[in-house]
Amino acid sequence: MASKGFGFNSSAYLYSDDPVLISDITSSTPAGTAADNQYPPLLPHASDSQPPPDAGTDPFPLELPVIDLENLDPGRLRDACRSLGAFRLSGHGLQRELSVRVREGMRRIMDLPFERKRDELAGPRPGIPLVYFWGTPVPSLDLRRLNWLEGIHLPVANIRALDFGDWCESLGVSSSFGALLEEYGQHMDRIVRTVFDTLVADLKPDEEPSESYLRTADAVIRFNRYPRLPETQNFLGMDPHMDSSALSFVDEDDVGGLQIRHQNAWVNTPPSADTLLVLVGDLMQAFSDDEYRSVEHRVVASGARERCSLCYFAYFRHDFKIRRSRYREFCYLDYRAELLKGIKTTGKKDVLKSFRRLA
Ligand SMILES: O=C(O)CCC(=O)C(=O)O
Ligand SMILES: [Fe+2]
Repeated sequence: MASKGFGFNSSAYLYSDDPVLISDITSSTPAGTAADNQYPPLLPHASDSQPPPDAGTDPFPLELPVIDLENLDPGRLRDACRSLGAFRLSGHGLQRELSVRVREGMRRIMDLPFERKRDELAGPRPGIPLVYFWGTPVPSLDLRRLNWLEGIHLPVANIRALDFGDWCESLGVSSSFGALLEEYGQHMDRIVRTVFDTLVADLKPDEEPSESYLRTADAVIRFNRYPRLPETQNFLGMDPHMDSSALSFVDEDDVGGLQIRHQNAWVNTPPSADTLLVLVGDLMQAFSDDEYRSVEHRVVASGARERCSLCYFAYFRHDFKIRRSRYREFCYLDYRAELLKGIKTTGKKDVLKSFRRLA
């Protein structure tokens, strides 16, 4: 799908599992150095603009609990997931240099001219390991609203399967970016599993924490870029939403703008160097039978500086059946189908609600 201008690329996420082949990549145009034409033409009509909820208020900052992965305190981890559904993770062993280099690599792809990204990278295509989107990273969000961002959606499975390094070279990005991403993915996998297993052990499920709960190949890396928001525009960087993941890990720059919903108000979560922001997603809430809270969050785009974030979404194996007392049995594939249904009808979806048993 190649739409003109600022658009909604609803396929970006839904078809991320489709098998794709590297052989179709033929383009040899070098990657652009940063240039003005890299951005989507962000020219929405004023009438399209609705004030974001709570616009004009200045949310107070909330210092999130910092959980040290090196000296993991299961009680603190559990409390953070119960009360806020969010925390900062330190002591994670992910070298800052590695995450900076991964962000730089993503950035180089993002710096390609917009037309090229739209025509060659938007929508799932054979041979293309990632999907470029702009306007909103649907389907998690309300499609009727424009979001002030563009992004790259990369299923982890595609890094190896599609020889990401070779593909990068065809874009003019160093082929070593593939190896770098693999290394990043391995670190993230280690981090995810440690946090996940600790949370699951604390739930004392009937079954032992099992490898089959999580599947590395089902994880997704997403790079989001929120261009500077002109004063005349009134859009959110990303609309309020809950993640569908089990756990989401946000590796952000120092611009800030991510807010979480806490006690019926939006609160800022100021960036803190060398920590990852961890968010509990819908699947984890259901798996915990509502012990842990899938946290609503949004991103406010800055008028002063553009924000970039690198997110790692960890999923249960897609066919893993969640069986809990408050929910009827479902797996991620059921969740995704429900999400798609909601998007087609109302454009908005509280997916978990549709699996909750009536009291
Ligand atoms: O970009 C961010 O900081 C958060 C992004 C996010 O919430 C998402 O991609 O689901
Ligand atoms: Fe999110």
